[in-house]
Amino acid sequence: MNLLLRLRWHLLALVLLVAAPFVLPPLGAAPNTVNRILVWGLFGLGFDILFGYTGLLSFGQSAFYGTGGFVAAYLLTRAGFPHVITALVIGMVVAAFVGWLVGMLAMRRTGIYFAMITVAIAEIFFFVEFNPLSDWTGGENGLPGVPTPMVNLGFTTLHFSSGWSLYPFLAFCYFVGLALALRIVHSPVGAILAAIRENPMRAAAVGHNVHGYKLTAFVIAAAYAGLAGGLLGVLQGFMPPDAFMFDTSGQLIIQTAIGGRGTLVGPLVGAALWLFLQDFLQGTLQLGAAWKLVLGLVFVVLVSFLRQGIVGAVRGLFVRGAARAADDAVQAPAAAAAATPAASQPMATHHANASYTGPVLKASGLTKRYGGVVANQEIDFSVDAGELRGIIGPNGAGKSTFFKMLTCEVAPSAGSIVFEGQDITGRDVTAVCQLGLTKSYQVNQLFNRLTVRQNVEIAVLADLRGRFRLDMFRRLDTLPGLAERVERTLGLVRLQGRASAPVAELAYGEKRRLEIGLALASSPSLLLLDEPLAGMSPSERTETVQLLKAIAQGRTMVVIDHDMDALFELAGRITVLQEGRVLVEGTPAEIKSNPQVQEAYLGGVHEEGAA
Ligand SMILES: Nc1ncnc2c1ncn2[C@@H]1O[C@H](COP(=O)(O)OP(=O)(O)OP(=O)(O)O)[C@@H](O)[C@H]1O
Repeated sequence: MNLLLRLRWHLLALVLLVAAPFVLPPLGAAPNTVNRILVWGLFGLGFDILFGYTGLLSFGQSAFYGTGGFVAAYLLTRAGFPHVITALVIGMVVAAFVGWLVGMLAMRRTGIYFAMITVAIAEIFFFVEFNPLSDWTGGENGLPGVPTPMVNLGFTTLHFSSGWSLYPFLAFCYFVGLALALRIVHSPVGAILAAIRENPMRAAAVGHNVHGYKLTAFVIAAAYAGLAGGLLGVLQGFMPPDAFMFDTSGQLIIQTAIGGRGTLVGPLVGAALWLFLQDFLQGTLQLGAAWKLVLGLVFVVLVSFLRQGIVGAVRGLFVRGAARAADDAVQAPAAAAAATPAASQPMATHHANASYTGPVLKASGLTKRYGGVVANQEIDFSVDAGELRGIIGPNGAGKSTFFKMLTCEVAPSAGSIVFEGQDITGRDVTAVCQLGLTKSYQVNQLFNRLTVRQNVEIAVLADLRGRFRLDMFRRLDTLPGLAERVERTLGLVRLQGRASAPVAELAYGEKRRLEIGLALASSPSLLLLDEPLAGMSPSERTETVQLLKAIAQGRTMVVIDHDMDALFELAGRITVLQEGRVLVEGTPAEIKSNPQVQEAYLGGVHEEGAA
């Protein structure tokens, strides 16, 4: 039963693919159109992993579609290579390799700059195909005479020639492509790709190699594109030069947007709509070139009213109800679990160096200059194991900058940071988190469209798997220790009852607790909390102070906050920063009675009062 449930999407796809040749012809669908939909759908599976799951909008997919297609077609038509399927696989591998090279270049930039690089690369490939390589690619004539596949089963040979006879071969390729894509998106790698789409900065800060995973998605998309390009040649018996054209990339993006990104089958549905409309408007209605105008209007209407695309909208109807039911089911046991000692027990912490016995953290002469502004100056700071240190200071005193330097988000202008005996100055935030030093942010940095559970999973995954691992065919839910660690963290920050809620549905106080949960989930040996109480109501503050007390058991923590009463209650020692320097350090009682602190906060009221 469990297996059937897990394979429900595979089974549904199988039934639909098997039924299509029986159901579609009476509806007037031409086999060639159905075959083209499958090729576009396969092309879109990879693109959706890149765009829908990872959030990287590439305009350059035609480069890989063309590369895979021309390599396979060249082998089969000019090089005398006899085996179609092997040629298709070689085309796919070459496209993936080219994708890796291009990805290394394009990934140097993000957002619009990334998109612009992909546009430029697609144009370069188009030019190269037509000019320097035209002897190999046939230039504007393309490569005619691409054969169709034959599979020798020993007792018989299957010929997949054209039309409905080619359909089973393309349907098989699509099905295998879909099964692999489903596997990838439900793997730890798939979960991390979604986190990168939502918040790449936080994905890096919880310990994932964002560049490596983005490059992986790029290569996967290029491989799918390469195979689809090869199949295009097989389908048409001819490799057309327009595979390399920018229009190809544009059509892929539009089909994905119409069908629904982040759904895998969305591009197939989008392609079906596009190609059926094209046939219907051009053929039946005889609209000629004006068919694109009608298609444009359909696109605008669909994207305006169904922002998640057709498949996204349908899925949205089901997912909401299912998530609510799951939360209701978990609410009762979760409440009980929160009361059990297991939920409040500290988690094992991550130690870079288990034999080390000195201060957990030692910063010396830490200075940060932003142009003429000196945010931090010559800060010496040391934290012992098990300590709960508070940091206070007026606005602009340099507290957040200090934390950013400790977690290696920003490089110091001078000074050094030694964590558990290891000099971490100049390392990056991902490496430092992997060593066991992380922070929660002053302004929430969550994965907004993921659920609370998925948010915590992302952080736990970095701890369980390290900064980069290509376990993309492993199921996320089979990872040993993941579920237990996630539940433990949810228990610590009291969010078990909200585990299935998307972040957007959380109350502010719940978001702050999740923010702390993300940092906690990496089981750091030193946890920094930047204003965990900021923006909270008085009752939320009281609740969160209790939460922090519970979390502090067996942990080393440094907490910045403006709520001095809360910090005096929590911390064993307090460091006061003023104008980027350490003003004074001491126990809460010493700090409260220190005239310099009163002067810093009350602007001399102390002395005036004394006078
Ligand atoms: N990226 C930056 N570029 C230029 N100046 C900066 C930058 N970040 C911080 N500063 C400056 O450094 C000083 C210290 O800022 P920081 O945010 O560390 O203070 P803070 O004590 O955390 O303040 P708050 O309590 O308001 O959060 C401020 O003068 C700020 O304007």
